[in-house]
Amino acid sequence: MRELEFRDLTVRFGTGPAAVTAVDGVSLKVPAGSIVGLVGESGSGKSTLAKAAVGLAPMAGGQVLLDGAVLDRSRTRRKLQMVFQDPYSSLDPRMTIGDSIAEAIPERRSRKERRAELARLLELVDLDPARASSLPSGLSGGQRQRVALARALAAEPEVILADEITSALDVSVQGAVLNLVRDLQRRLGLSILFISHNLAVVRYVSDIIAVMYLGRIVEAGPASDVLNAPRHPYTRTLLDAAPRIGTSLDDAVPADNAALDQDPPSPHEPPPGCAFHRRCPYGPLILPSRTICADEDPHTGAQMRPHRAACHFAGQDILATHLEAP
Ligand SMILES: Nc1ncnc2c1ncn2[C@@H]1O[C@H](COP(=O)(O)OP(=O)(O)OP(=O)(O)O)[C@@H](O)[C@H]1O
Repeated sequence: MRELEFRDLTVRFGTGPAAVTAVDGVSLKVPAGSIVGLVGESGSGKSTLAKAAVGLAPMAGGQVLLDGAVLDRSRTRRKLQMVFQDPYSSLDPRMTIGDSIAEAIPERRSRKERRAELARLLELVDLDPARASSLPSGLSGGQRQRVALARALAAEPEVILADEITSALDVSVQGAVLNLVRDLQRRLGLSILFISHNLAVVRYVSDIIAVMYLGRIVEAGPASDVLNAPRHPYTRTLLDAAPRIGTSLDDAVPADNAALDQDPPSPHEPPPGCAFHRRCPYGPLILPSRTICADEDPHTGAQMRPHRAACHFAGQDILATHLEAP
């Protein structure tokens, strides 16, 4: 069981006027043995944050730590495993899935141990051992994602970074894969960063929820606190748009959700003040007196409070303040 920590992490792509700050001073902990759900719209920087941890995105500042020690490349490789949305891209189409998984088992294992380990991994992800001789093309999307998980687990990781791993799946199999993620976390004591743009998916698996907007964490805290008492208007907007519990996990953004109908601002030209102020249903759009939102950056910086939110009005009941406005 390991704790993963992002400390003031910044990732920038390109240089000069074309530069994009995809991740902007993010501090976030994935406590040992817990699942942290990272949610936010497309382009908010979720994938880039995870990729920085495994050396697939260029860090311009900050650190990634495992149990308080800065990660170096060789330690990173095995201890952190990333699983992607499209397992097709990570599986060799000509290799049987058994070989694909076995290939990721550490070389120090004997042949016999590897065979036993392959059987154990298939069992862990609920795949019929007879499937070992299939090619990826012979499997369903859900089965392929189970293979991708088994392959990641073969490397004996302590942290899994799961990036939109259910997003390409039929709604009917998403739930089963989410249950598997929870089950694997419990059985193996893994720490998991679970990324999805879909709050209904994130709420299903997470102990802690972090909400990302334009390269920053705008709210983070225990899942029940964030879901039941969101402190940031953006989180509230996402919650309003998320399908209700008990309904399908499919994406459904109600037509009256004005804030999310607009495109998010471009990371090339982040707005001044709070990056959400032009879309915020509780900001100067509606309440002209709230000029601070357009003028001052509410960034929480490296704060690690249990439930933090980067909003000037986070300490108040945002909606109540809205109703008493002129
Ligand atoms: N290799 C790259 N080169 C240049 N810009 C990039 C690169 N990768 C990501 N970006 C930019 O960084 C920003 C964050 O992208 P990222 O993919 O991390 O967002 P995301 O929240 O994971 O969204 P999605 O779910 O669509 O992947 C976007 O503006 C994106 O265009």
